[in-house]
Amino acid sequence: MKEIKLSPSLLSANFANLQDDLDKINRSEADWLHIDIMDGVFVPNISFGFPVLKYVAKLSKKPLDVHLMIVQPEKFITEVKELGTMLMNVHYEACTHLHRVVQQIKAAGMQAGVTLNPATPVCMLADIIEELDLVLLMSVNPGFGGQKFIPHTLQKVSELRELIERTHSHALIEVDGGVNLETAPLLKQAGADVLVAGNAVFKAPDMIEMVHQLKNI
Ligand SMILES: O=C(CO)[C@@H](O)[C@H](O)COP(=O)(O)O
Ligand SMILES: [Co+2]
Repeated sequence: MKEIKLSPSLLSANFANLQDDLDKINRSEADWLHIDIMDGVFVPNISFGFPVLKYVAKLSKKPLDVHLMIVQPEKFITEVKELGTMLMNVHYEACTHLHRVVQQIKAAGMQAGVTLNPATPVCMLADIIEELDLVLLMSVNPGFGGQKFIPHTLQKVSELRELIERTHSHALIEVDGGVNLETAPLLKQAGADVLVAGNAVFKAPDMIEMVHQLKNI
């Protein structure tokens, strides 16, 4: 079975000691660093913005996987690119002209990911899946870390794997929310390629060891 990629979510880091947490992620087997940007409109919470992320980007040795939980994410493609971002994720529910936004992200030189809320079915991506580098399935309602995994996500991972195979898309399947040592094996079994983990990693007594365990489930 292929190795799973792990993308620890910065939202659960200790912001009073951010450099220390980022050092640990840099030294760990984590593949990417997941960055949750929230606007208080698309989701009922506000996280951090570009002035803070500029310093995070300088300190991180891991490629940035940026998850925008904001309305009109196309307005910030340049700012996201300037962080040195590898992958920009926008929500299906936040983009009226999703195809155009995906093309704009690619034209800016980033990989394009589309995120689905728990209530949005996988079939909504049927006409764009071949254009995507990644699909991010939310396994909690977006806005907060530390929530409980929604089990129906496992069925969505299998449906998405079928859609990807049928269309010969190269898109990776990423899952975000409530990922831990219990849910990670189920997600891997269902066909996920990348797991995001916030609380499970940043609140662990030994972050580096937890990353190792999640990657080796
Ligand atoms: O996008 C989000 C939440 O909206 C996530 O990336 C969370 O930050 C994941 O945190 P855990 O559920 O793993 O604690
Ligand atoms: Co996220």
